[in-house]
Amino acid sequence: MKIFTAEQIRDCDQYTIKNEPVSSMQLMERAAEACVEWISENCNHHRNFAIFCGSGNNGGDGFAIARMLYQKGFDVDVFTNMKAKFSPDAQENFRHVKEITGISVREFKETSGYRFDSRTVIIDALFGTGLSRSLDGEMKDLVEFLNLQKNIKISIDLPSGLMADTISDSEIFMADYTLTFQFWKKSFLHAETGKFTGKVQVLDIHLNQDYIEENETRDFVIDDEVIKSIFKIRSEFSHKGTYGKVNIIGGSYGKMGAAVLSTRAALKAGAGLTFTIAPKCGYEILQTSDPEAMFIEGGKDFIESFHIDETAVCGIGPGLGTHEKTAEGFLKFLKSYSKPLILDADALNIIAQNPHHLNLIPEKSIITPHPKEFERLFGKTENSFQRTVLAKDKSRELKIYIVLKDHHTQIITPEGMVFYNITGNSGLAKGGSGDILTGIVTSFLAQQYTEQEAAILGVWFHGRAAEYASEKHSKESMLPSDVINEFGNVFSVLNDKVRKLL
Ligand SMILES: NC(=O)C1=CN([C@@H]2O[C@H](COP(=O)(O)OP(=O)(O)OC[C@H]3O[C@@H](n4cnc5c(N)ncnc54)[C@H](O)[C@@H]3O)[C@@H](O)[C@H]2O)[C@@H](O)CC1
Ligand SMILES: [K+]
Repeated sequence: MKIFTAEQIRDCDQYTIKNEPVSSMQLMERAAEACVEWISENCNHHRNFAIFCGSGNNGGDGFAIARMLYQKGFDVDVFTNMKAKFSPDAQENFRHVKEITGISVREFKETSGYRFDSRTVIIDALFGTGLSRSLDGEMKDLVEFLNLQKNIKISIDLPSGLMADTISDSEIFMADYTLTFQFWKKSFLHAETGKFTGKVQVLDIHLNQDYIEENETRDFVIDDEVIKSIFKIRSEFSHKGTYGKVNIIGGSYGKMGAAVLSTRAALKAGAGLTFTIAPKCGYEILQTSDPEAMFIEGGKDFIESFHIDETAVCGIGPGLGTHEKTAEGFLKFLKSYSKPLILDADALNIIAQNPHHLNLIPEKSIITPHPKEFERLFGKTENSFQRTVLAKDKSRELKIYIVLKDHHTQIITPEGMVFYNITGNSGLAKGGSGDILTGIVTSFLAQQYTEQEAAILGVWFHGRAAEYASEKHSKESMLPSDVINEFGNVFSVLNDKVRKLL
C-alpha cells in the first residue's frame, strides 16, 4: 500500500470528487458510514459516545458519525465550538445533528463538568489531515483533559495534534483505536508518533484508483497485496538444489544458541541445503539441535576462518562475537568477497569499529541493524524520522538494503524506497528474534528471491509467525523457538493467498 502525504491525500479526495459521481458531502457520508460500521461491529460493551468535533472536515466526519450512531440506537453527546467558522460540509452535518432532539450539543468548555462514566467512548474528530500547527489554547487544554480520562478513545482519521507526515511537538490525543481513511500515514509507523494511534484500522472509502496508481511515493506499507506479488509457490518439479544453499556463519563459546536459532529458521523457511559455520565448541550443540543442517568448523571457541562455498548464500553474525581473531578473519573475507551477504549483529559490530569497513560490504547486501547497531554504524540522529533519512542516504551510497529493525521495521532500498512492516508484536522484543530473522532472509535469498523480495517477505513472515506464536503463548511467554514453530502456519496462509481457486 502506498503511503501518501497529507497533501497527496487532499489531492486524492479532490480528484475523486471531480472524476467520480460523488460529492464531497457524499464522500464524508461514506467515511462516516465506514467508521460507524466498524464501531457498531466492535463496540460490544459501550452504549454512550461523547463525540468531539472540530470545525474542519474531520469535525464534519464527527457530526455525521454522531447522527448515524444515534440512528443505530446509541446515546450520543456532541461537543464543539458552536461559534466556530465551520467548513461547508462540517456546517451541513452540524445542522443535521442540531435537528435531532435526542442528541445534546455542548460547548467544549462544558467538557470538564461532563460525567464520563465507564461506559462512555470518547470519539476524537477534532483535527485530521488539515492540522497545520501545534495545538494551543482551548484545543490543547481539551486534548490534555481528554487524555486524563480512562475511557476508551477512538480517533477519526488521525489522533488530533498528530501531523500525518512528520514529528510534532504538539499535545496529541492518545487513542486506543484510530480509524483512518484509505491509507496508512507515515507518522503512524514511527515510534515517537505511532504511540498515539493505538490500534490502527484502515477503512476503505474508495478514493479514486487511477489517482492512487498514478501518483508516486517512495514510502509503502507491506500489505497483503505486496506479499502476494512476491511469494512463489514451491514447484512440485523440484529437488533440494532448486531451493538453494544457505551458510549461517555465527556462534561462539556461550552464544551458540544464536547460531542454532538462525540455522533452524533457515531450515524451516524452506532452504534446500543448510550449512552452519561455527566454532568446534558448538559441534555437538548444533548437530543435536539442528540435525538437518551440516556443520563446518570455523575455529575452536570462536570463528577464525571464513572459508565459504561460493555457491551458498551467507548470513553472518548471530552469536559471532567480536574477538579480534574473528574480526580479522571476517574483514579479510569481506575484502575478497563480492556476492551479496546478509549481515547482522556482531558482523555489523565488527564493521562499526571503523567507518572505512563500510565500503567492504558487497553491493546489494542486506544488513539488519537494530537502532543501537544502526547508530554504531552510521551515527546518532535526532529522531526516528531523521534515522530513516540517514538510512536512505546510506543505502544509496553503499548500494545496500538496510533492514532497520523497530516496532515497524523498515526495509530501505538503494533506490530510496522505504517499505514499512506492520506484522509482529512486542513478543519479538527478546534476545534471539533477530537471529531468526537473519535465518529467514538468508533462506529466502537462497531460494531465488531477489534481495528486495527476500528482505520484504522475510520481515513480514517473521512478524506474522510472531503473531501466531503470541496467540498460543502470549507476548510475554513466547520464545523465539515458538516463532520458528509457527513458520508452517504462515506458509499455509501464504499458499492460500496465492493459490488459484477452481
Ligand atoms: N476532503 C474530503 O473529501 C474528505 C475529508 N475527510 C476528513 O477531512 C479531514 C481533513 O479535513 P480538513 O482539511 O478540513 O482539516 P481538519 O478537519 O483536519 O481541520 C483543519 C481545520 O483546522 C484549522 N487548524 C489547523 N491547525 C489548527 C490548530 N493547531 N489549531 C486550531 N485550528 C487549526 C485549519 O485552518 C482548518 O480549518 C480528514 O482528516 C478527514 O477526517 C473525510 O470526510 C473523507 C473525505
Ligand atoms: K481526529
